[in-house]
Formats: sequence, C-alpha cells, structure tokens
Amino acid sequence: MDTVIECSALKKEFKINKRPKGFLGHMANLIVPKFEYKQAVSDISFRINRGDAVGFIGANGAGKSTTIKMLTGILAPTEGSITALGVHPQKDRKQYVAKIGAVFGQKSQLSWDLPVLDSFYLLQKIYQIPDQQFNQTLEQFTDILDMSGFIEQPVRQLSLGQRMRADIAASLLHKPELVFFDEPTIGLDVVAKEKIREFVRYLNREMQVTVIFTTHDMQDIEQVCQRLIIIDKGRKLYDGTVEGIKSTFGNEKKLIVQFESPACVYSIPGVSQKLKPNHVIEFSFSSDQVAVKDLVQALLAEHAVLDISITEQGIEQIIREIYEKGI
Ligand SMILES: Nc1ncnc2c1ncn2[C@@H]1O[C@H](COP(=O)(O)OP(=O)(O)OP(=O)(O)O)[C@@H](O)[C@H]1O
Repeated sequence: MDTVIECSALKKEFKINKRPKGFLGHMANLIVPKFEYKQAVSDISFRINRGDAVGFIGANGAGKSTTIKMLTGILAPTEGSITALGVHPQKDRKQYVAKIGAVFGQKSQLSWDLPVLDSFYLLQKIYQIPDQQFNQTLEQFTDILDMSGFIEQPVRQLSLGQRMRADIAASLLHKPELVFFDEPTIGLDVVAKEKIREFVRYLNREMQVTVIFTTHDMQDIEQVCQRLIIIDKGRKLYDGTVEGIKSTFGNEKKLIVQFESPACVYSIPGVSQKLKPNHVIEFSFSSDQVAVKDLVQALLAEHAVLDISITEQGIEQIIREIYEKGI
C-alpha cells in the first residue's frame, strides 16, 4: 500500500520561561532566566496510507494540534522522524506545501478585508496554478460548497459557516494530495457541519485525497473517517477502525423499564439497577454477559410492564469514557 505519512517516536517538548512574580522576580528573570519544559507529545508513531480518512482525536491538551503542526512542517519535532509524501516536511518545506492543504477552524488563511475571490486569485499566484486548472477547480468548488452567494463579499462580512467553506476551498485550490483539517466544524450549526462533512467525504472518496481530521465532534468522525487515532497526554492510546472501537468498547447497554406499580426486582448477575421516578428502573449490563432477550423475558414473567426501551452506547459516550478512564 502507498504510504503517505510515516512518523516514528515523535516527541515535542516546549521550553517555557518561568517568570517569578513581582518586580524583583521580573528583574532576576532578565538576568538569569529560568525555564521549565512541557512535554506536549511524548511518543507517537503511525503510518497513514493513500486514500485514508483518519480521525485524530484526544481530550483538550492531548497534543493533537502540536502533532498536526509537526506533520505539516510548522513545528520541528524535538525527537523522532517524519516522512510525508516522500519528503521531510520541514527540510523540504517548499516542495511539501505544494502538495498538502491545511484548514484550521480557529484561524482563517483568507485576507479579512478582501473579497473571497480576490484571496483565491492571490493563492493562484502563490501556488502558480495554471488558469485553466484554476477556473475549473473554482467552478467545481463554488458549486459543491455553495459559495456563489458570497464569493464577492469581503471575508469580514461572512458568517462562520460561509467563512469556513471559503477557507476549505482556499486550501484546496492547488489540488493537494493530503489535507489536514484541524477542527473545521468548530462553532458551526448542524446544517453547516453537515455540509462540511459531506464535502470532506466527497474529497476523500471521490477524489482520493488523504484526510487527517481533528475534532471534538464524534459525528464528524463517524461520518467522515474510517480510521481513528486517539491520543492522550502525548501518547497514542488507540489506532484502529471506527467500527472496531464501537465493537470493542460499546457493549454497554441500558434497558429502561416502566412497571405498572412499584416493582422490586431481584438482583440479576451482571446487571445493575437504578431506580427512577414513575416506577421506572434502569438496568445496565454488558451485552457480552447478558442477553437482552433473557433479561426482558425474566422481567415480563414476574411483573406487569407498561413500557420498555433500550439504549446502546454511542461513540460519543465510548470516547468520553476512554478519555476519563483510559483504555
Ligand atoms: N507553544 C507552546 N508553548 C508551550 N506549551 C505549549 C505550546 N503549544 C502547546 N503547548 C502545550 O502542549 C500541550 C498540548 O497542546 P495541543 O495544543 O497540542 O493540544 P490539543 O490536543 O490540540 O488540545 P485542544 O483540543 O485543546 O486544542 C498543552 O498542555 C499545551 O498547553
């Protein structure tokens, strides 16, 4: 398989100036500055193949942005190695940036006061995109990203959703093979998020662009990515399919039963009970250990039941528990 990114034992340490408090401390710091070291990424290795759509997730401060910055060549790793698209992202920066795209949800690459289209023309010059290719790509993106209504407006007048679509188009005009999306759906409403996901899916599946996607929204992951890398405190916690994480960790089920009258259900092995108002009991169990059918049959045999519903752990809940308890 064609490897697009290979990184090995990546480590990033930030040197932080530790300023003592007060005027004297400030003066002392000028003469003998004191530093401390912050380990943002401790040991991360993975390989990404052409055509992959990889969700790169972790709790706040886990080291996602730092890793993405190393992969895009913005930051140099303290230790470890990266080869991406056959080159060294930092040493061969010029060659590398011509082949990659990066979309940062928190930061626009468009000029605030210029109409969107003018920023696009500027990028055409920077990337030296031939007119015919540029016009064709622009027409295609204007259509798919529904930009015709605002493409001539200055960026500062756009809504967040419009700005994000324009930013995505801007980062793709030079037809990169590999695109990094760093929280592209942050702050968007459900419809706007859906449009972005649809477009990234199209990019990955129809245009075979390799996608690395960081987000805190698990719907992004479920709808866009096949593979998931979870990092925690600068280390890789999980690397596998999205389906795999659901089948491995998503066995927890809840059966919510409303009884006709206050019910006392005997303890059932492997099942925990929580009493709720209106004669409702919530039974929690692992589908590995207890079959739903057996549990329902046992309850119906002994009690008059008004209503039954069952809930499964969604990916959101699975990931929350992994962040809280580890793997
Ligand atoms: N330039 C920097 N100088 C010092 N420390 C930094 C710097 N950049 C990041 N860090 C620290 O490194 C750790 C990892 O930060 P990073 O931004 O990579 O996390 P993240 O997973 O992207 O978090 P979030 O989801 O909140 O964006 C944090 O503790 C952060 O404070």
